[in-house]
Amino acid sequence: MATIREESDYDSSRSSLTAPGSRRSWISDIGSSSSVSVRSFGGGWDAPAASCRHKPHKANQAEWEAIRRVRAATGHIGLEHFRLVRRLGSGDLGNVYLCQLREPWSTGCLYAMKVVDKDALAFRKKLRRAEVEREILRTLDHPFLPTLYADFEASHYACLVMEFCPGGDLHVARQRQPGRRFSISSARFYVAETVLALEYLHMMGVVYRDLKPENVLVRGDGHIMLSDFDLSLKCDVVPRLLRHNSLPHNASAAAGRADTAKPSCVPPIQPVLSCLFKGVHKCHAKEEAARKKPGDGEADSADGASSEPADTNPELVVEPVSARSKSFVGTHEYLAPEVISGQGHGSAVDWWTLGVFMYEMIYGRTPFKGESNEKTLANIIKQPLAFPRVEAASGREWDEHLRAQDLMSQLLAKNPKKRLGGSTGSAEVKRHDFFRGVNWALVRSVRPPEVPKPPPAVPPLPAQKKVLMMSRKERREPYNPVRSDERFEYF
Ligand SMILES: Nc1ncnc2c1ncn2[C@@H]1O[C@H](COP(=O)(O)OP(=O)(O)OP(=O)(O)O)[C@@H](O)[C@H]1O
Repeated sequence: MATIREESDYDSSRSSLTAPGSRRSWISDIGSSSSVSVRSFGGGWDAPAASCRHKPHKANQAEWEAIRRVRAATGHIGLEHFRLVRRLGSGDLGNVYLCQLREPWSTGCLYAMKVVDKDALAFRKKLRRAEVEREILRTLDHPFLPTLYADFEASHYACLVMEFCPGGDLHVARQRQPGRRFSISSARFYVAETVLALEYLHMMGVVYRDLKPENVLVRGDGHIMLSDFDLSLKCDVVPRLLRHNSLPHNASAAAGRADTAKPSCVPPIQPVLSCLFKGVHKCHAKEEAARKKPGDGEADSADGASSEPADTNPELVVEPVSARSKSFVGTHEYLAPEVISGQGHGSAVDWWTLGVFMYEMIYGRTPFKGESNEKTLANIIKQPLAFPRVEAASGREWDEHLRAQDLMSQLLAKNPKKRLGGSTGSAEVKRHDFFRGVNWALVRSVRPPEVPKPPPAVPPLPAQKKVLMMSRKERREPYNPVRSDERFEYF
């Protein structure tokens, strides 16, 4: 899937790259510069990496421990400490390799190393993108986002050492499903984890902007990890207290539903997929009856008007809902209308892409795809949302489809102000009935729909291994770290 990249957010010069019909991400230059709240990262590649060493979520991992031991023994970590095993994939910025530390005691630990050629990127005026990605990765510490173990340079290459995901991506995983579609319960699992990852990113002031199944990787334990942050927007988050009567209609209604929910609705703590997602909660029945029919793309949601609560319970919003960028960034089929129209966009674009993502996972195609990229963009702006006919095996499955369609309708509201999540952020998305029964705090402990097979064992290193060191003469030559004892084509 083509991704669109426009460099103006980070004061880099503009470039455009389109791949009609493909699903690659791209940026083009039709936007003007971003208006408010875009924060530029300081320092470039030489900036210190102190923050990437503190990752409480992964502190006890063997992978961290191994990196720490190398750092303690040698005072630094660099390319010479790693052995590249094979290429995992390549993207617009560089190649990603499976690798392991050379120290024999650490051979069980596998990492993914993204290698970007800084000279080539500087020539293509994309260096800033790579820097942004590295800065974002350094700050992340969340179960569904990549852990950056180390970043360093080797000659004109910049290397990011991250958690390795052996399960591939959700685009490939979907092709393996019956009918190339995920079941509703599997889709709910992946969408719920994605919501939590987006929520964290937003709270860190990051608008992701490139959600698509190709960028959602599956970790060894079957849980997800969002990848590829070179299109993300970093902005300042200014916490705001939102009063309910100042919310747009649908947000207000969603907030009202939450406020009136009784504590008895809280599901029991059962960190198993089937239990978590069972959702037999009678207290939702009334809301269900009141809920509007799915299929209306704008989801103006007039319901809830009568139940609008008194202004006694204001909501704290700590997500960049009012950030504004005018960059033309994303992947054609996933672009939000406000990105296409260039009117300025903020974190609401991620809730739009969540709607497209969910649609593709459940129906096997995106909702506005046309015969050409131009037609796709026109459809996104004008075409009302429609759902394919589904054949449900039971009444319960039918109800689940209706709930899914209602959520997609609200996420795919063309007006970002009326979009679920567009005003108060993730809280209103998480309250939607589709997630009924999801215990958000324990999603990371839920049993995933599929757990990937462990990756094949990496063959041991050749006996007469030497630490990769470059002579002065070698340093002057074009960089090529291929060692004669390892028949492997690097970078
Ligand atoms: N942590 C990882 N574990 C396993 N595979 C990975 C990992 N990170 C990336 N990959 C693989 O490498 C490919 C390229 O990675 P990535 O998308 O980050 O590169 P990119 O240059 O930023 O690409 P893009 O053109 O989409 O911006 C991915 O499609 C994926 O298959």
